[in-house]
Amino acid sequence: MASQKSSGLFARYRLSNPKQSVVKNAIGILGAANIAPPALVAPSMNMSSIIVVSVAARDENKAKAFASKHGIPNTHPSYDAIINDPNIDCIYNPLPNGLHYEWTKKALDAGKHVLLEKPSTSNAEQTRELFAIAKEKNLVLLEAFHYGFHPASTFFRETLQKHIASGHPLQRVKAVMSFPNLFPLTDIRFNYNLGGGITMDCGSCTINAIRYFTGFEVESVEKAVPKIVSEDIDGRMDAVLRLKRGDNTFAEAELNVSLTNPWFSIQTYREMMPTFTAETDDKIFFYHYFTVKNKATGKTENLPKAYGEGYSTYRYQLEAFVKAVENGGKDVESIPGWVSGEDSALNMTAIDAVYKKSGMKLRK
Ligand SMILES: NC(=O)C1=CN([C@@H]2O[C@H](COP(=O)(O)OP(=O)(O)OC[C@H]3O[C@@H](n4cnc5c(N)ncnc54)[C@H](OP(=O)(O)O)[C@@H]3O)[C@@H](O)[C@H]2O)C=CC1
Ligand SMILES: O=C1OC[C@@H](O)[C@H](O)[C@H]1O
Repeated sequence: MASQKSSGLFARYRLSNPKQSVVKNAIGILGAANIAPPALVAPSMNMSSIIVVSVAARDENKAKAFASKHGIPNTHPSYDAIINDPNIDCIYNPLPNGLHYEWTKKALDAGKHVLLEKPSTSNAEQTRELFAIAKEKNLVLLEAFHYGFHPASTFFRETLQKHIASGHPLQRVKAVMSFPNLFPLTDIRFNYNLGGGITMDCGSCTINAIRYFTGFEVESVEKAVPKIVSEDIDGRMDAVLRLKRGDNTFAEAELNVSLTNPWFSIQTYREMMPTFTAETDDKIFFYHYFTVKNKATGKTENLPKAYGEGYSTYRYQLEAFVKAVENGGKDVESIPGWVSGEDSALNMTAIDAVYKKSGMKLRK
């Protein structure tokens, strides 16, 4: 239970238990989006450092129904109204991809920290612009690649990268993410004007996973074959990326993402993340079962699991975001799994490159 500390509808909240009188950061949501309850509302309920104070929707009745269903104390009549509420510190932006740039820019201009759903914008140019604004204003802007914050991910990344650094070159990587026939053709994912397309959707996660786990960057796109399912929309993309690291070592990554084809296994985890396999000269690493297979002997080794206390990936992400806000955006690099502005820009650059190679238009 939270009680208000000072005047103003959305003034910072304090826990009602005086022994835990911790000032909470107030966050508001743009849109009654499906992803908001698992990614923000649920984890915030177990945190004393942040409270979801309001949701705004294009139709305030929708916002009210959403607020009542998810235990959010208030609503705002429009996105502008929530962004400009002086008692709100942070904004969560889970709007369709094509609206990420516009509304995140407005939120930053209004002095709010922003937790921004992936992909950060519609193209690399927009992403660079947003992060430049955040930097100039000393605001936290985080692209929500939630799975990277989980200790299981940081453990996997460290294990893989240590192995590569110990003289076993990375050879091939494969990242797969698929939600076959889960979304209707009316979904935001199938609308070019809203920044749709599978490369934007699951592609942003798989490209991020490839870069995050390996520490390699995408140097070029060798192949990108889309399956066009509606105007300018890729329902599936199969791509081959050439990866490069600072020490001039190279590897190849295969990317298979799909919203339409049922032959990839559907993700069944509560938290959605790509399946990922990395092959070095001697071993194959499988995320997220923490299994390493010796190529010569075929022997598999199960690594100890490094899960936290049952936290979801979204909970770790939210804790990282709050920590960054409370540190005034300083030392974010020391937060495990942090996605920097440069990182987000490189991810969008790779998405743009896949679209270019496939002969499709960049998103706008
Ligand atoms: N991190 C993760 O695990 C996941 C991230 N995502 C990302 O979150 C974002 C939202 O995805 P999801 O929750 O599935 O989407 P939804 O369609 O459920 O929500 C999008 C919201 O955008 C608002 N909106 C504003 N303008 C439009 C418009 N013209 N057409 C449609 N909606 C509009 C709607 O809000 P209103 O209530 O105002 O009508 C709607 O609630 C995407 O960027 C997606 O990539 C999605 C799933 C998982
Ligand atoms: O994590 C995800 O799961 C569902 C996808 O369609 C979504 O947008 C993606 O990021």
